[in-house]
Amino acid sequence: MGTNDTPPLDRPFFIVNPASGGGRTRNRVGALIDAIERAGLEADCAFTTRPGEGIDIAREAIGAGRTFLVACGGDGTVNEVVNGVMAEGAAERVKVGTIGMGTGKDIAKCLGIGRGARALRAIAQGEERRVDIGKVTAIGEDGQEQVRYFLLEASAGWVPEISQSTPRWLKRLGDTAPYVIMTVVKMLGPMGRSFTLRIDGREFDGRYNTISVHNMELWGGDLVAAPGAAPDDGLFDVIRWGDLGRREVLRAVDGQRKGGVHLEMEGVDRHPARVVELSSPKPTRLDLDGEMGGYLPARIEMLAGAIRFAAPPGGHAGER
Ligand SMILES: Nc1ncnc2c1ncn2[C@@H]1O[C@H](COP(=O)(O)OP(=O)(O)OP(=O)(O)O)[C@@H](O)[C@H]1O
Repeated sequence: MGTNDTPPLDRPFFIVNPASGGGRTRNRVGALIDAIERAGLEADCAFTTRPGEGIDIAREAIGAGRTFLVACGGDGTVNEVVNGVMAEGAAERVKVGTIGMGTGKDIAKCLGIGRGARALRAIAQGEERRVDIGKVTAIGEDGQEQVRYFLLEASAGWVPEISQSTPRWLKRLGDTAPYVIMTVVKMLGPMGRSFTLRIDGREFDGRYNTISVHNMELWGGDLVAAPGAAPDDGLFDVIRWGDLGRREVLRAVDGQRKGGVHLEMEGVDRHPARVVELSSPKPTRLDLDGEMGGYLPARIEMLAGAIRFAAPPGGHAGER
């Protein structure tokens, strides 16, 4: 559909994070605008200037009547735009899209729009798919209860602390290398902690390396955390890494690089879930879509089909 046929408020509004991709997006803005215009769309863009601003820009755009918001960045940028949509209570009237320009861009890959040209086709041709999201009630930086949403994963423990402690400058090394380097650094510290875990009301308290709740199969830039996890089946995949030793943790990390064979290891398992409650006696950070998502305790609820996404129905990570 050409721009002339489209009512202005239904046109895609591109929210661009120049800091994504380890700052490389800043130099790709010209190419992005060219690609948008070649796809027959108007390059109607806003640029984030600080972390979290994607939420505010999305909310303002919705307030101004916009109904199609496209996150141009990585998973954190998509997460912010979706949080803006949910904060406005606008999930039914606003569609979300993404052009993946981040380091990992796992959300785009899991929806079969990892390539920019494929993503633009989904946007220009009005493709739409209902996608599940997770609603998280946890503790914010200010110590108060906060509600946030995620598309990819919510997690706590050793593995998410790798991405949380990866400095921005290191991300410039590529999509996977920074996380491999940080894995080695994290091996020097403690590997497990106690968690109180309830999966749909069933108790699984114990000592774990990592608990992760997945809505899609990838995380950490191409690592297959939950093979086959579908973004629209109304279920999470909870992956438990038990209190593994250093060698087993390395094997499990490597198993994710080999398509998800870590799930065959003793001490690693998966459970389907709709509601997950997680806490720890130690102060523990929560990761949401690769970003800091507050602190435990957390209640994580499935919102089936809550978001309208510009993506081909049935698209999956195998197409990346
Ligand atoms: N202008 C900005 N300057 C610095 N940080 C920003 C700016 N705009 C947004 N951010 C922050 O950049 C962070 C990273 O964004 P994003 O996740 O989209 O990119 P990425 O880390 O390269 O990709 P991925 O998560 O897919 O690996 C987010 O926490 C976001 O809040």
